[in-house]
Amino acid sequence: SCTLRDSDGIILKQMLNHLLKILQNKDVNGFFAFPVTDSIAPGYSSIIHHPMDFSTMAVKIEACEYFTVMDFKKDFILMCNNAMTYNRPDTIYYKEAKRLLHIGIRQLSKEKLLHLKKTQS
Ligand SMILES: COc1ccc(OC)c(-c2cc(C(C)=O)n3cccnc23)c1
Repeated sequence: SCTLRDSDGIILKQMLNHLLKILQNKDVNGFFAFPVTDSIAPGYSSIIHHPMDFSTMAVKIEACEYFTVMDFKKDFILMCNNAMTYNRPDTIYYKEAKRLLHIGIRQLSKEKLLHLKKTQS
């Protein structure tokens, strides 16, 4: 469990796991479920220097590496931007990343998070 034993640490963990599940459910093809390898995407590791994917985010939640929802949101945006950097706009990966990004920005908006905080507390 978290190094932060206070109740906030647990509540944040519950909230981030809830948000991860909502966002990951939108990735119907699983393109963002695991790290992109150079074998499926030639030259990926020399183009993308800060890779990110949902499985890595799940590990970071468990290891208490996110202190705020904004830290979590930054990794989500990084993941989508990586896909929109490496892939051309006419590819399914670029299009899926753009769609996921818009859904995520809405789900992680201040209003939504305030509502979630109210329902969680
Ligand atoms: C076609 O099946 C899969 C399965 C898993 C993938 O990433 C985990 C991907 C994949 C995911 C990506 C991304 C996210 O850029 N990608 C880019 C080029 C070629 N493949 C991918 C594709």
